[in-house]
Amino acid sequence: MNILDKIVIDKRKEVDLKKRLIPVWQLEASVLFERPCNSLATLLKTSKTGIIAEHKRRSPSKSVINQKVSVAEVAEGYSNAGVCGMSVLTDGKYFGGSLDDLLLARASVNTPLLRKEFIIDEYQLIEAKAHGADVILLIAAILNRNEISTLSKLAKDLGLDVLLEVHNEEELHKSIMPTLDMLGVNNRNLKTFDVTIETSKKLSALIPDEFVKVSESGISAIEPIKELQEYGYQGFLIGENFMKTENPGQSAYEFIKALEK
Ligand SMILES: O=P(O)(O)OC[C@@H](O)[C@@H](O)c1c[nH]c2ccccc12
Repeated sequence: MNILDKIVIDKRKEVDLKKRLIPVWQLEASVLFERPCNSLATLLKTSKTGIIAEHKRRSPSKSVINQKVSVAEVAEGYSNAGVCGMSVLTDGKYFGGSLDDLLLARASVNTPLLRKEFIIDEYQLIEAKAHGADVILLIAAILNRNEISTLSKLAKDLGLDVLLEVHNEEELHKSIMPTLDMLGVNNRNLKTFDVTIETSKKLSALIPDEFVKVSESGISAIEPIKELQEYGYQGFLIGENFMKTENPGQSAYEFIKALEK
């Protein structure tokens, strides 16, 4: 069994347990407040740099990335660096994240926040909203067309932007629908961990113009971004390259400055 199948099995159990502990109406009570927030898709369209910086303590492919910095510190650093958005990993078992991380990032900054999670159930969307997310990720590799449709519609109803992630042509074809805002191409194959930005280049022409194109994973230099901009990409999701340093905010700042030149 590949890692993605394992993650999804664990996630199913986790969500079923949580639903019994915290009923959805209880979560919904925290959703009532409306916070003014810029849409990530809009920001990416007008930005020269388009960086979405991620908070990521560890991953199945790199066991330890950074266990030292606090999420509030990272959020403030990223925000001061001028990122368009911040991605917060909330999976605990495989990525060492939590919903508390999302909440603390929310309390620290006004930057659009993406809940980076393996979403398989509507319950997780209410959770995302209740913990301050502005954007949710849907992963085509673990969802069928019907699920993508139901989940993205509910996300829109909750006022959340939707980033849909694909890593091949088949996933892209099955997923295109008007309830998505951004199309992310993951350069890392989540089944094999192989990384190549050729994946983003290959799929770019197949993504209709109405979706903002985001290239995800394995980006650690300015050059590949410049190349990908030529292919129409306006968003770049970067985790490890910033998080592996002692001061992720400072690293993001220097990276963005260099990209602006
Ligand atoms: O750390 P990187 O290589 O810069 O990658 C960031 C991000 O793209 C990656 O964490 C990611 C992309 N899609 C995901 C889905 C689930 C978990 C994690 C991810």
